[in-house]
Amino acid sequence: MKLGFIGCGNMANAMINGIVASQVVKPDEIIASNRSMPALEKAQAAYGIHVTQNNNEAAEADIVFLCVKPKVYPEVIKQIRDQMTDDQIIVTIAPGFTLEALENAFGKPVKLVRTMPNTPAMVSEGMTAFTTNELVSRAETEQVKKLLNAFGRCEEVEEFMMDAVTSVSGSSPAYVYMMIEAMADGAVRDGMPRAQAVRFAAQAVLGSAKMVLETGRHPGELKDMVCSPAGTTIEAVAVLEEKGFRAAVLDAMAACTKKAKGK
Ligand SMILES: NC(=O)C1=CN([C@@H]2O[C@H](COP(=O)(O)OP(=O)(O)OC[C@H]3O[C@@H](n4cnc5c(N)ncnc54)[C@H](O)[C@@H]3O)[C@@H](O)[C@H]2O)C=CC1
Ligand SMILES: O=C(O)[C@@H]1CCC=N1
Repeated sequence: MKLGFIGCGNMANAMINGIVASQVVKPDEIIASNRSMPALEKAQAAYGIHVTQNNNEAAEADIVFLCVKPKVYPEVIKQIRDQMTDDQIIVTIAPGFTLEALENAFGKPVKLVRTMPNTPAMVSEGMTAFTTNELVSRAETEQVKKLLNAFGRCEEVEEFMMDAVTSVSGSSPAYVYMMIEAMADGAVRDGMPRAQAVRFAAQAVLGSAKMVLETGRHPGELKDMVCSPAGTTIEAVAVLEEKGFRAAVLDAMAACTKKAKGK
């Protein structure tokens, strides 16, 4: 099975890294294309994959990942659509491009897997949602799932959920990094050295996320376990409530979902 990646930036590197490390596909079977050469030289040195500046070469693979920015999608689809056959699978990772819009852009029946990954894929802790068009068989879906699982977890969702996914896992690492940065600022203000503060904040977030996933307990219950009566935590929680922490997160996510829909 040959894989092609068109656009060799953050997300393509994250996915290639996981796929090569987990040995799902050999580096020799992977080709990446990019407009500029330095990104390709870096990927070739890091993973031992084939590289090219010609997108049409990468588009010859059995499974072709479109890893360019959304505004470049129309240009790349136009460039490769004539050569695409109904044996190949095209995987998209950009927000807002519905299966219907993609089918129209290709202008002929093609197998499509629409996904929304995230950058924690770089450390094999990605969360990817995917949905397929009806031309993709169950066996092919399983094949793609194996690839997506190589850089974290993946789940199939109904297409209407893809915009919500963009907000809850595609973009959310940015909000979490803001939270970690702010927590580290708080600790620095209290006298902790910056590097140590970042380490403590990040490990607390990692551990909290693991608690949610591994205990299966409701996040509210886990929060209650931290809040001792008349203790320190409830003081912080009260300030977060007063400042509209939850409402800010909800509003931020609504803005993100709206933008994803409008792409
Ligand atoms: N960065 C993120 O957190 C996430 C990004 N995505 C989606 O992934 C896609 C890629 O995003 P990133 O990897 O962050 O962007 P990036 O900017 O790191 O990578 C895009 C790459 O495409 C190359 N490129 C530009 N025009 C090209 C062309 N015509 N032909 C071939 N290569 C070309 C660029 O040189 C660059 O290396 C976007 O559609 C984005 O919406 C999805 C989920 C998360
Ligand atoms: O900001 C963006 O548009 C992309 C999609 C999800 C994460 N980054």
